[in-house]
Amino acid sequence: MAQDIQLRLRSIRKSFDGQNGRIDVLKGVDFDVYERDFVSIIGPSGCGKSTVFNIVAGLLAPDDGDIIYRHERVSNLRGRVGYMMQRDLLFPWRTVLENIMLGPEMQRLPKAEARDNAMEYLNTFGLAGVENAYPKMLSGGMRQRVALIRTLLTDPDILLLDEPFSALDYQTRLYLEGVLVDAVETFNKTVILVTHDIDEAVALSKRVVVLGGKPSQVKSVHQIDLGSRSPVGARSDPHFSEYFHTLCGELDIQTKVKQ
Ligand SMILES: Nc1ncnc2c1ncn2[C@@H]1O[C@H](COP(=O)(O)OP(=O)(O)OP(=O)(O)O)[C@@H](O)[C@H]1O
Repeated sequence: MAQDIQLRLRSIRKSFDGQNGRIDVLKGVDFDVYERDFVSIIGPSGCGKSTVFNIVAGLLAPDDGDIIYRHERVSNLRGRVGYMMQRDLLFPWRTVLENIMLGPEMQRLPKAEARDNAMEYLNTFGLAGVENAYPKMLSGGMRQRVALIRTLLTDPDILLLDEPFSALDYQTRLYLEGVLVDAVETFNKTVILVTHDIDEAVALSKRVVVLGGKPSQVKSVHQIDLGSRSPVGARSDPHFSEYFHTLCGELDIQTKVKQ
């Protein structure tokens, strides 16, 4: 069955002023995102992954190129995306619930309904009882769950996740990957994830976009077909390591130890 394309990036270019003149970062980036897709973007450090996100979210304007959303040309997806970054960016002076309610407050959503939704999310994400705690009282994994709830509560069409778990220990990361996949499947969300972690990209994604070159372009797009959508189950799939090695090869990472 043909999949519906939700977002189309076409020939996106971006350069910045550097110390020694203009630096071209994106040279014409093209890729598609399907409805309810889970796409990871990987590539070398500094290749422009976050720049792509900032352009999609409307924090930066591209120098050239088209953003097409559900068949309509738009300048960005402001108001349609939820953006979550590596740092949880919770306000220390606000309680967990007050932090989560920030999005609905800004969108002027009905307060009682938003509060009920927030409490339900806290329950689902194993955070019942911490609504009145302050961020400094929580572990890193709990804070990222709060940040994820805050992102989901505004009901964005697309979640942009920029290395959301990279500061966490492996066990917490595995747990939160599962929470994320469950949440996006339950709420039918589309996810675009930037990660440095190839293992995470293979375990979570339906497709992986590899950026490369200087300035960057899309080097390849890989469809990931593993038997399980659970991040732990996916890692146990016999084909997992094939995808892992292919993507390492794309990034010129040597995976064989010389004899
Ligand atoms: N606002 C800006 N002004 C000037 N240069 C910028 C700006 N934003 C990004 N850059 C430069 O653009 C390049 C790409 O940055 P970007 O953060 O998008 O890369 P990245 O692939 O996300 O990097 P990393 O993997 O290290 O997080 C870098 O050289 C960066 O210094």
